Amino acid sequence: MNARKLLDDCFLHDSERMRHADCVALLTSRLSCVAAPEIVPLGAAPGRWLAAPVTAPRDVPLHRNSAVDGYAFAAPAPGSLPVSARIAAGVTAPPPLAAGTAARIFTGAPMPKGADSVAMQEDCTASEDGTTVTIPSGLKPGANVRQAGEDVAAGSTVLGPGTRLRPQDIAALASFGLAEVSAHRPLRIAVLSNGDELREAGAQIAPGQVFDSNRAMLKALAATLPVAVTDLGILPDDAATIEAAIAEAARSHDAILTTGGASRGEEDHIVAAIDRLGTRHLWQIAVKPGRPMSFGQIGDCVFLGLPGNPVAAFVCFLLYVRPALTVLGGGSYVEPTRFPVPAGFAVAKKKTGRREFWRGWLETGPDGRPVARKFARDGSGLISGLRQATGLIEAAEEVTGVAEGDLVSFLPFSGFGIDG
Ligand SMILES: Nc1nc2c(c(=O)[nH]1)N[C@H]1C(S)=C(S)[C@@H](COP(=O)(O)OP(=O)(O)OC[C@H]3O[C@@H](n4cnc5c(N)ncnc54)[C@H](O)[C@@H]3O)O[C@H]1N2
Ligand code: MOO
Repeated sequence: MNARKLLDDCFLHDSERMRHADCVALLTSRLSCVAAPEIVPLGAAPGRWLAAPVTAPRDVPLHRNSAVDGYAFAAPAPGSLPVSARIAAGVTAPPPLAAGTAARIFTGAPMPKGADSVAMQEDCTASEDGTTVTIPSGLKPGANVRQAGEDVAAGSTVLGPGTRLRPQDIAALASFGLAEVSAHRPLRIAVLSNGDELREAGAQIAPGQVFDSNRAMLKALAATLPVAVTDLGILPDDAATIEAAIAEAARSHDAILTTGGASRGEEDHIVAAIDRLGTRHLWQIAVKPGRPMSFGQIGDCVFLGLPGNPVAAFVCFLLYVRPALTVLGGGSYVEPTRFPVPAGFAVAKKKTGRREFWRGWLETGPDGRPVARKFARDGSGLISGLRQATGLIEAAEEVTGVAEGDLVSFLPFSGFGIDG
């Protein structure tokens, strides 16, 4: 008699599953940009990945100018001076300053030749009719003057390809006079949920059913990246339906994200669908939550199959989908910063061989320094833990437990583009 196969390979030992670092390395090294560059007006550029380096076409500031409202003069200040000119911001070519005089000048106005310093008006005494001014002594030569190119010199490369354009980058581009920029087009992403038990928010629900929270969550997570999302809805646990929907989506999307059906139970059809339609590069990771995650491709479309448990889907998006989409979209992927923080909690026992990501937040400890707190319950279905958390606490493969005061790695959600 044949021995009955007791364990599906869904239940691989952690030692046989891919480790976190290898999984990130696989996704970021084997994928490459598929998003062509396009010219984007500055107003539409925030959050996009830059496609070409940006070099400053001119000095910023363009001209030497006053940093304050006051009086321009040639140092050293000789006390009382006649006021020979008035230079407001917007004047393009002020006449040179007559020797032995001062010019009334305003913030941002170009410095006249012959002047090298500006005294703030609050520190000066002007005659009632404004024709003379007394400049205080002790001002350094060059005081209150902004030099041409002191912010950015013409010709310097300021932003490299792959930069995610932040508000301050947009400010820099605008300060160069650039009205548009070459950025990668948004990725086209399809999102679907799988499971007979799932119901659309707003619909009726019966015991045994669950509202689909993953799709709404994934769409919200996707909105932290420059992607255009197609919502493919909820698919039932039916192999043919799933296969047809995925095959169709793969023809017109750069990536497909699914949640649920990721294991190999009889009702889990996602992995089987990738195997039939394309190539599976990864399935099962030594990470909790997130064990049954899969990664593959169908033609040129990348497939990322996330577990159905909401916490696992969330964590997998941050740790794996985000890097994958960054690389596909033309971004430079940078690992989120891990902050070493003393644990304000204890975990008596942790399995070795797998990495765990706990939901946590920072609090001020008794000595005034931050300590990490952990959401007490680890269940992968508990959205409450995600809500209470402001980041993930990482427990590496070799960690066997955590005692209060041990240093743990804290990864704030802000490092994954989730603010607030
Ligand atoms: N016998 C075993 N059972 C399970 C194992 C295991 O190793 N042995 N692994 C568990 C882990 S870990 C996870 S994660 C889940 C992953 O399973 P699937 O991806 O196949 O997910 P489902 O079975 O479809 O769903 C799991 C859970 O999540 C709920 N769910 C699914 N989709 C959604 C959605 N869109 N919105 C809200 N909730 C959703 C679903 O109802 C289930 O409760 O498997 C464990 N089981
Ligand atoms: O590891 Mo599952 O992915 O815990 O929820």
